Amino acid sequence: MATAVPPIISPKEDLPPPLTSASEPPPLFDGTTRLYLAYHCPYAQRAWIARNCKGLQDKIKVVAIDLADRPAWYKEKVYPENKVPALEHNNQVKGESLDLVKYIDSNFDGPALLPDDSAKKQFAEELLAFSDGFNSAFFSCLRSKGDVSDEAAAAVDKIEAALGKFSDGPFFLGQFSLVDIAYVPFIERFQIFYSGIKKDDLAKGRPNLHKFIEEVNKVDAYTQTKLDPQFLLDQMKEKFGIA
Ligand SMILES: N[C@@H](CCC(=O)N[C@@H](CS)C(=O)NCC(=O)O)C(=O)O
Repeated sequence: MATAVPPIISPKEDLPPPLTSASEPPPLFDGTTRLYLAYHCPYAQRAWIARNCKGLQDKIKVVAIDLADRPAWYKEKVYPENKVPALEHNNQVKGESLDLVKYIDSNFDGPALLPDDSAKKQFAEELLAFSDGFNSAFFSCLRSKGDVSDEAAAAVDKIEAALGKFSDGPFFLGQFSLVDIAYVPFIERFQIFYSGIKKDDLAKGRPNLHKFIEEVNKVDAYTQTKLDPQFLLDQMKEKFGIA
């Protein structure tokens, strides 16, 4: 049974419906580069944004997977971890979103996603190392059904401070980079959680974050991957049993 593409706010390309347990696999290892994703998955969104940023829409084909009705061939023939994202390239399948963002940057043409500056590169590694900590802060708020612990607030404050480190632009390394790609799917969801569940503004009293959100929403490669916030909010509430 076909599943619909969820509500993407400003789609710029024809995106395929998610494949289900009833779907045939694509012709695997035929030389086509494929990015396996789920449209709602923030980890997959990272790789999807990287692909768009590099202008690889014609070189990396999006294959959406219905995680709730996952095809058996996905685990058996594509990615034994059975998660998204995964990238089929040069007869190999690789996973882990942060690795994929770097892999896409290094192995494909298109604008570089990291600056040359060594101080910025070093800061990029520090921020990437913290990104799981930031994500956990977000998920802990959902698990506690809306309670924002001091630890979670500190994680957001840490992001606010990091955004102030370089003054040549509103992004983590000044100009847009793969660090922004790593964080933005989670910042997006954290903001939706704040406004939809806490009835508050995540960026209140955090001017750097406010500017980041404003500016990142002008980056097409990102906005093309955004789902309707109400859809994401409903999904969060359902998954974490929030009334
Ligand atoms: N560490 C992985 C996490 C990927 C991940 O957890 N993806 C979720 C969807 S958002 C998934 O595939 N879940 C399926 C499962 O765990 O069975 C990454 O960064 O790529």
